[in-house]
Amino acid sequence: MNGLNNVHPLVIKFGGTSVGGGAQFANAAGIVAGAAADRPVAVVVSAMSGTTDTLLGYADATDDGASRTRVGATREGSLAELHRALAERHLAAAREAVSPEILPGVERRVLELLRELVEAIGAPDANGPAARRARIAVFGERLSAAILAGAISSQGAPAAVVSGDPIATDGDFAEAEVDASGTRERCSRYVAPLLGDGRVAVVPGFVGRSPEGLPTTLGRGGSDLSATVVGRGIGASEVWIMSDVDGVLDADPRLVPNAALLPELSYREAGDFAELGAKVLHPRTMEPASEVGMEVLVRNTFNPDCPGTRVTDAEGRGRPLRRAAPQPLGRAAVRDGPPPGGLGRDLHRVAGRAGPSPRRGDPAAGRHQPGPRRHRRRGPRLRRLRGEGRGGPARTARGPRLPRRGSRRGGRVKRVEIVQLGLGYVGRAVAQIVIEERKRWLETLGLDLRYRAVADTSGALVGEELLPQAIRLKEDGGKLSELGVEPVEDVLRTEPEEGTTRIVVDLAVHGGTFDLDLLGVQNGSCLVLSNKGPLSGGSEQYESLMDAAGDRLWYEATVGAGMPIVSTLKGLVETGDEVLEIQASPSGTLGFIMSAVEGGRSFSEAVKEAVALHYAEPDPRDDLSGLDVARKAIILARTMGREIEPSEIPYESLVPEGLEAVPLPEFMERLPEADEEFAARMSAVRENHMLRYLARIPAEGPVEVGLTEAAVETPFGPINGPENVFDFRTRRYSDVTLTVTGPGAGPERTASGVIGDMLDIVGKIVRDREGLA
Ligand SMILES: NC(=O)C1=CN([C@@H]2O[C@H](COP(=O)(O)OP(=O)(O)OC[C@H]3O[C@@H](n4cnc5c(N)ncnc54)[C@H](OP(=O)(O)O)[C@@H]3O)[C@@H](O)[C@H]2O)C=CC1
Ligand SMILES: N[C@@H](CC=O)C(=O)O
Repeated sequence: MNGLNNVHPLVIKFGGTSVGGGAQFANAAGIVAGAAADRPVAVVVSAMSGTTDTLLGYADATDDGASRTRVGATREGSLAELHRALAERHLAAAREAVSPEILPGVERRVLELLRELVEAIGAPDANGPAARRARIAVFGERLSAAILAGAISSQGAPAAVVSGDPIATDGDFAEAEVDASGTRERCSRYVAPLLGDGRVAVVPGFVGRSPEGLPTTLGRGGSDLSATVVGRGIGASEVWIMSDVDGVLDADPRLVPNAALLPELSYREAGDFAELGAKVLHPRTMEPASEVGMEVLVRNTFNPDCPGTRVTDAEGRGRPLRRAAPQPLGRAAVRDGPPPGGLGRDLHRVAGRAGPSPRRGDPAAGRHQPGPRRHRRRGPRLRRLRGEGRGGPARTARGPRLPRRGSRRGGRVKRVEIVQLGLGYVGRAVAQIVIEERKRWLETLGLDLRYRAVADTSGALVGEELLPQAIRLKEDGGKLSELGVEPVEDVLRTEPEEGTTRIVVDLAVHGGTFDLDLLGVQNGSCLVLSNKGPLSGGSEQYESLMDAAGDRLWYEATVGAGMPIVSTLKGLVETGDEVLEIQASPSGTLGFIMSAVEGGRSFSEAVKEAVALHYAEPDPRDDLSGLDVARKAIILARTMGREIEPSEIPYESLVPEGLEAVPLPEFMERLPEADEEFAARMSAVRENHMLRYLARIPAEGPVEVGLTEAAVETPFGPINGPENVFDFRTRRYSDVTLTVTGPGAGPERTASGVIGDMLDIVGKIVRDREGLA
């Protein structure tokens, strides 16, 4: 190919978890820089994990771009919010992965892309909603490409983002078909000159160009396909698919404990694996590779020593595939030899690592499964995940190995393990922060933090080897039972290792986890909550949890997300002040909706946006009904020392009449029915007043929750977006009240509150236990 001096280039593709944060970008860049020393390299990169979901959610919630350009400040406020969230994450990653001299250019490019994104969301799209959706969706890959190019250059291999999207496609915006000859032409125009100049060419994955030159997408998971399509377009001899797994295994490790890596597969076999659900590969990935005989190597970004799986045109070179008998669970019968009839249905059960499991939807696989079968399974599984089985200490799936536990030089290491209930939006944000930050915490705080288990409604995934896959699975709407689960109760009943403090982190929804929280604290764990349910039920239940937990309970994130509300209140009480009354606007969702409607948007659009930005509860009617505000009011009242029952707090509902009990999808669809009435209600407010949903929590007397007309000059008047206001009137703050304001919703902010509590535990409880106070 043009300018390459007959040396065949290599394509390296990184998935979303391989570029999930700054350390991961730096690691990926190191791999590229190493490879680029020998031959020309093009890199295809996915969006940082979770970004495409956010963009698509936002695109869907604002699918009428044209009207958006006419709205006022509130609309801008909401775009500013999206801008802020993406800027925070991408700039933080860039600052960690890119050297100081290259960083300013990368930061400028990230901000430029974010400005273009905001414009793309606001601008009408003459080509229809599907074109608009594609245009918005591809920004995640464009942002990753900018950072990765900077990170690779920082490691001494000059790199640049390919300026024109090199993949030519048809005009299907969502699941575009590749045009091979058009792609060759675009690759010659956009990729070859960079490679010819000795630069690494970084291509945003997933994105193509229609014959009219509009951005298209190759469908979810299409970055793998982008890699082989670009490889074919530039005449590459080899494509590396880098993810967070070692390669393709010869059996499902959840069913076959000694599943082994398949060193070689044919294109046909690999394609079949992908079709059958092995998420390590995208089903269409092999087609361009087999067409031109290009080798595909499936490798682990975080385990560079592992040779991975090589996919070529050679049939039958790999070890014989093994298969697991369909039942029973946990007693997978294994026998050698090729499966009869080739890679048929049975491989569905053995497709390595991530294929759909026969356990999906099987109630016996979940927490209700009767005892003996579970226990048979748990022994080997626990040993394996904790690394007591084959091969020494457990590896974390990403990032470097941590020093041996308890071995920190210059001070005792504080060993803490997390049992986390909930891997939803908040749960994933917490896990992501832990994964990204814990190396630093080990170095600076001497904190050795591990996941003992994460749980969803299907059960607990024990150990942390599969945590990155679990995060991806939950992003895709799956259940942890697909990765193999234990009953959460069993995990909570076991003792932590000697010298280890356990924190149960409840990031689930409502009251369903109360018994688990109680079990945890009864067995000596600390408890951290973002879930308001356990603290806002009946007082008998509440008292039992308080009695069992004593001083081992933290719940900052239950009120105001990451804002310091509970700690401020406790601080006032502990320092001897007397809290006379708290007035608050404590709902991010209601604040967002009301200020959006004030800015000219419809009620239904505003609700959909609050859902897309994950401010709202899983069912936004919990916000609209006032229930979420009432829960926060109870938690604050109880923290003030009041004895109170939920039944003592009537609250006023904003759920449109007739939609209280319909299924959630129907509720969302019928929301526009309420637009007119809501707008009329908002505009009927007295002059110089704003309609606000407030809570009043006095030291004595009734706690009130409901709609109020707040004068604009009060702290509640100018609320914008997900802003919360907490106004404390105390003996010491009576002439001028103490007001705390800030955004009170959003998964990452909530995660900050949760992590803050966890670090506080380390500072207090762990230090006390180790006699270091
Ligand atoms: N979003 C925000 O801004 C804030 C949220 N919060 C609170 O944080 C919590 C989490 O919110 P969010 O992440 O948005 O909610 P999601 O619905 O996204 O996630 C909830 C998670 O909890 C799991 N879960 C539910 N019940 C159980 C159970 N009995 N045992 C184990 N896991 C369970 C769900 O599992 P499955 O996937 O199987 O359903 C899911 O993984 C909520 O209580 C919310 O009120 C607090 C402050 C701010
Ligand atoms: N749904 C809640 C989230 C935080 O508790 C809100 O909107 O405030």
